[in-house]
Amino acid sequence: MCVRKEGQLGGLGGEMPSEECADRVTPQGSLYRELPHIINTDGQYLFCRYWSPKTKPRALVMIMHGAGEHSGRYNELAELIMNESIFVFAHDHVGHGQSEGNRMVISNFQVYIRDCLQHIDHMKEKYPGLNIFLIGHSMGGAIAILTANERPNDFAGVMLIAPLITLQPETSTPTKVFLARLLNYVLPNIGLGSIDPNFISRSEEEVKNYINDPLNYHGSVKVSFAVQLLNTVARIEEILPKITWPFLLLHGEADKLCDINGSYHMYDTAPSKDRTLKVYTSAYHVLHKELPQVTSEVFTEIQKWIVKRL
Ligand SMILES: O=C1CC[C@@H](CCC(=O)N2CCC(COc3ccc(F)cc3Cl)CC2)N1
Repeated sequence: MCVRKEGQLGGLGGEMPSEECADRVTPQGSLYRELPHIINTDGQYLFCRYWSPKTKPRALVMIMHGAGEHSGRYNELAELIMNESIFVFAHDHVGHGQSEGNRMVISNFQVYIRDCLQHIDHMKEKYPGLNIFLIGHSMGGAIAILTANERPNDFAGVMLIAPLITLQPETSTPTKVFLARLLNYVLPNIGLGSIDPNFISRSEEEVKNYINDPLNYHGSVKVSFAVQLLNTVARIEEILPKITWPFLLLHGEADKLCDINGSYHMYDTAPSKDRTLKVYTSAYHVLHKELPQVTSEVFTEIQKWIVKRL
């Protein structure tokens, strides 16, 4: 619903203001009309970020963030890519950051993919003929895989930073999966536990940044959300053997949030000719916010991988 000021009348003639949602505000209280945004097909306002090069862009890159975080956490990576005369764009997924929607709740995972395709189509209209690359992290990696899978010939490459491809064996035994699905019918909003900030990175500064960032969600993973993730993992398992587009997989060897075996499995199963997997010894989940040495290697790897495929 739209927030309207008390006693606000239409224009002088008494007609109602043209945009019926002139005062739509972000979950943090900012006016969407003063922010870059798109409106998805469910009418939800999604906050967008654009990193526009000074020179004519020679490619497009879309960044898809992970669960419980937001697009602002990709500023450094986006600026690095923008400095290669590439136009970088992103939005906060439904239920995340400065976009609308209950925090980390999604009716169907396909909404994330649908919204990304809408944003991609919008950018292709503005910049026709340019190659488009996707970068996805964690749950955003799953979104990137399923987005590329819907348009197998549309993307010049997909870069995946610790993508969600398979379940952590210890946290999702068949019994727990069965119970989660059963519970979803009776208590979908029950919390299963939240992401342990210490699993984010070995950098204490980055763990602190994650904890103190008000745009991150630190609440519990709801059963209904977990079931959407389970369904997504099952969907990805099915399509891996059909993947032919170029991809770069980057994964921390000590990742406790997204099992590195998912990346090994994708590397071994997808028939793509152009595929690369780089494993970072002892590194945790968020490689782009890991110890400086790892993060700088990751940035360089991504930058080189894109430039080589422009
Ligand atoms: O910078 C940042 C900050 C946050 C992080 C991104 C986090 C992210 O996206 N994750 C990690 C957690 C993972 C939980 O998965 C499940 C949970 C229950 C379940 F029953 C089944 C699954 Cl699969 C989903 C993917 N990166």
